Amino acid sequence: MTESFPERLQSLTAERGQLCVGIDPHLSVLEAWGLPATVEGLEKCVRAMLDATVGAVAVVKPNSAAFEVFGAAGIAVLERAIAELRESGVLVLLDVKRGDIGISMDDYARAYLEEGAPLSVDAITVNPFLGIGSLKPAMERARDNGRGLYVLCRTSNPEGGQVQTAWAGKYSVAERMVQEVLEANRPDIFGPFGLVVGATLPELDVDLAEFNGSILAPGIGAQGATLEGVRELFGELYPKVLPTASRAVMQSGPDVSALAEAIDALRG
Ligand SMILES: O=c1ccn([C@@H]2O[C@H](COP(=O)(O)O)[C@@H](O)[C@H]2O)c(=O)[nH]1
Repeated sequence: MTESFPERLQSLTAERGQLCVGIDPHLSVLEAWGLPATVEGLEKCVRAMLDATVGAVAVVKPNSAAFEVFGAAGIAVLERAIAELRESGVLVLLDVKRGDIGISMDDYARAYLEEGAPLSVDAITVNPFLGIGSLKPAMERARDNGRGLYVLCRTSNPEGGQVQTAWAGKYSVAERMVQEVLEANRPDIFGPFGLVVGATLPELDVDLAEFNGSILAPGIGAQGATLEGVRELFGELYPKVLPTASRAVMQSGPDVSALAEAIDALRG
């Protein structure tokens, strides 16, 4: 891989826009699409999402949990979807929220951030709850292999603030994450380590003015946020933001052209 993750991200979003489409084949989606809650149902749902997103958006974000529900057969569907998306040139951000101590974090990093690994993707979401230092093996592999990480910082769920806005010395926990990830990105102007900051926040309670990476903003649609709201929330930081929607798109399925229209409508 010749270009780094931020380089690939910047060139593809310049061409296709910043909207990141989530693939969340939750059982409720399968049911709404008239599909059985089986691996066959999962495969059909994912097939339609691939047909609607390949060539249309810069970044696709499958959520690993929806595939893990089906065990090894579900993971195999995820593996094939990742391969197809990456071969077509779409960036894959796997939402898997990993976080562990050294050796185990290193295994996660090898699973997702190493070229040739079955589940190798462009970027993953990671959980800094064991301390930002515990993410070091993933940071090293991401940098060495031209991949990216999105560190959970101010998540879109209403419970997130309980921990994330708690005071940790001079800063809130979330502010501390911003500082740590900003430092890890240096000396890059736009580094491989991003943050997750929910689109649903009523106001931005972390200072991102100096932040030198990509910002994933989930919560458009089903969780109540709007694209206009995201522009307002992030203001001049908006060019760094990937607004993200899953169910807001998937509710238009299973028809592929209806899914494509939903993506176009959201893209504005
Ligand atoms: O703070 C976060 C982090 C991750 N997510 C994930 O994004 C999608 C949201 O799905 P929608 O259907 O667009 O609500 C889902 O995979 C979450 O696990 C998040 O929502 N908030």
